[in-house]
Amino acid sequence: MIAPRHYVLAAGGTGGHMIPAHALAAELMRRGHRVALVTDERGARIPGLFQGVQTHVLPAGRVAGGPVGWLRAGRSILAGREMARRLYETFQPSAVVGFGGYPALPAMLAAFKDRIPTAIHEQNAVLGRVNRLLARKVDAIATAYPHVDRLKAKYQDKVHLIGNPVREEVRALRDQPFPPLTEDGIFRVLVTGGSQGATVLSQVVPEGLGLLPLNFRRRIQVTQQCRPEDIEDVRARYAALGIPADLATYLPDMPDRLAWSHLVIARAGASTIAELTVAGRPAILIPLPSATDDHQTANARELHEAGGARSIPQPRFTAVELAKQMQKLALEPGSLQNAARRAWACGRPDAASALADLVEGLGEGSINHSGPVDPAETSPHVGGRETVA
Ligand SMILES: CC(=O)N[C@H]1[C@@H](OP(=O)(O)OP(=O)(O)OC[C@H]2O[C@@H](n3ccc(=O)[nH]c3=O)[C@H](O)[C@@H]2O)O[C@H](CO)[C@@H](O)[C@@H]1O
Repeated sequence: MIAPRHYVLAAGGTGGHMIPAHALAAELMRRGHRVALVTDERGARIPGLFQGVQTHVLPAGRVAGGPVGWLRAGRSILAGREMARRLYETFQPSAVVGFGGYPALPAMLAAFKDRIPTAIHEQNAVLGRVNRLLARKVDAIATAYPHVDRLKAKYQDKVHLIGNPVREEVRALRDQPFPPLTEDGIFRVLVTGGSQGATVLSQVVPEGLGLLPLNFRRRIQVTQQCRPEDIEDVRARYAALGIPADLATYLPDMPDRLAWSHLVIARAGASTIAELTVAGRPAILIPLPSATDDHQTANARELHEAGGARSIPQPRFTAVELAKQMQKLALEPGSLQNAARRAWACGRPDAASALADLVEGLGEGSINHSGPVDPAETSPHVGGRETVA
């Protein structure tokens, strides 16, 4: 237990950056520390995060669009850096932690300038652009995967394998048994395209479920997150098939939806994968093909190879393929539960606490290291508490 301190977390943009930062904030505050969040307009709008945390919205600026765009972005990053420095003067942080993305950049540059200890957290299996810029100067690099592409070997000494912090409500699912599944019972499918939604899931999933044999299709219930422009079309398609579907553009109660589901069909964003593995839910993953450096394919690899998910490249993700994969998983006895167990074994449920240890260590001038979960730890899925189809 160390004396209460102040920490700044810098994250913005999508849920993929904000949710791990939120989980770290909650853990640091649980330990008695004060936390301030530095974010952008988009990050500040994500519902249900960072209650009780002082939040500062800074200009960040994306470095793109040729010389004029770079100049504009540079000006905005410098303005953001000066605002962050003024915050540090009054808040006196012991360390600043960046979660990647341009919104984190001004806060990290300000910390370098003021010689405040720093760490970055990389959620993906490929080091992101902004984290690549910062890697040389930070004191610690927290990673979520044993191998991270584009992370130079010369930084290995300051790399700590932590995992992706998940919300406490997701962590609580770790000790719960897989939802009962019987041959003629309800089969619950959760469909999510990450924090932005994914049109390809709206196009392919209803059509794929429509190809399932009637006796299986009758058992299916769906929760699907859709992009706003797709939601009414998806609603009509499920209604025509007679499949009960609960649709939303954003599910603020994702942990409950995850607890409820037997199978998840999703993009391969880092937090989605962390949540699937902490909770132990089998999945069909369709990595976003346009993700920088194809990082979603890299994110999905470990879970796919472990047998906890099937990762399907988007060009091969057709209604016929989905129906085939779903029947394999759901109708071959034990297949779904086996995948659930394998997904669970990939989980790193203590990532928030390991990252908090690391950050406290920075503030104290000593760095702790917590590795991944011990694979020998017993899964509730292994303990025979589930009802098998
Ligand atoms: C389009 C894009 O660039 N995506 C990137 C973005 O993640 P992006 O935010 O798209 O996706 P992630 O899977 O990492 O995170 C989504 C988070 O939002 C939550 N959620 C999602 C939908 C919903 O309705 N309710 C809800 O609570 C999920 O439970 C999860 O915690 O940053 C991640 C981390 O750098 C990357 O891995 C992703 O590739």
